Amino acid sequence: MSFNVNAEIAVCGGKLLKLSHYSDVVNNTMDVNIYLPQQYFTGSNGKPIPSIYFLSGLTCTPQNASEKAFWQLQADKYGFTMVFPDTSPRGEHIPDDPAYDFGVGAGFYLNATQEPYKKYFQMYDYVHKELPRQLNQYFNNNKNPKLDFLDNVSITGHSMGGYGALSGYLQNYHSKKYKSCSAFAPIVNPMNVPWGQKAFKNYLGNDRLTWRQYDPSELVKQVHNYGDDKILIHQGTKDPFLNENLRSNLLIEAARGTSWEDKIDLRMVDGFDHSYYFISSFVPIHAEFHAKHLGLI
Ligand SMILES: N[C@@H](CCC(=O)N[C@@H](CSC=O)C(=O)NCC(=O)O)C(=O)O
Repeated sequence: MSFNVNAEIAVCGGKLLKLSHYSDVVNNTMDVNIYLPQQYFTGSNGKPIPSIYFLSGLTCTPQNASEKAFWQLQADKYGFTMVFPDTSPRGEHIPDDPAYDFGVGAGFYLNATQEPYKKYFQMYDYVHKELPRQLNQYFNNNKNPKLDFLDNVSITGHSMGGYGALSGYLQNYHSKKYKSCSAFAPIVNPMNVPWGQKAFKNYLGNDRLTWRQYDPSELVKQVHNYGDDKILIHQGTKDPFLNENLRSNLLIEAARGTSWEDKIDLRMVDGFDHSYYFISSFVPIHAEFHAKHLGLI
């Protein structure tokens, strides 16, 4: 497995690599950005450097978060790698939709089962399985890892990507794939909001039972929190998508009476919208949260 290095950019104390590679699961070339923190170049006391995966929202490429979330300063502060995957396969041949909320740029981090999407839209397997494996192989040659993409890793994301982070974390909770999970303005109950319903219907078909495996508000009822794990969420009160598509309170309600009750640390932040101004304002808090779980502080 090989990656093309399309750009190598000095940022803060480290380097942002703009990579592309062939994915066997989505049957397409994929872009992904990686930020290597300063510790990669100056040394990390012989310990593998952990990673945080940031899943972006509708319409995003790996560039949005790389350019506007300011994770790099935090990655240097604590010593973690950032992975910014794309939100879908891309190209003229990829089935798309005229609207921004479905198709290209809107892969919803699931494995599509319906035609014509299922050949390409296998974003769950891509993000949680194939991409980490390929990164490990490329950067570490599968031995003596200097960068840890597989074991000491955390996940976060924004909006559609916040939903992707929550569902991926909960689906893999018992194998402890992710040490921690956080989200910025996530879609918490996709089965019951327009963005999610459109995506699930087209990617997964009409049987709502099959939708439940990806819905965070269903997963908190199915997945037992056996420890004291908490999920951190920030949500702006002036977010134009809050009332129709994000509806963060539905996750709190779903968690009531389950092992996740009081484990969802939802912080409503006054006056913030849905943009990267909002995200970048709270990235330092999320970075500290993950750094603790990754054993960096
Ligand atoms: N009408 C907008 C909608 C797109 C949008 O707001 N995308 C958000 C994520 S929304 C949920 O997943 C985003 O992150 N945009 C990119 C950015 O850099 O802000 C439109 O089409 O512009």
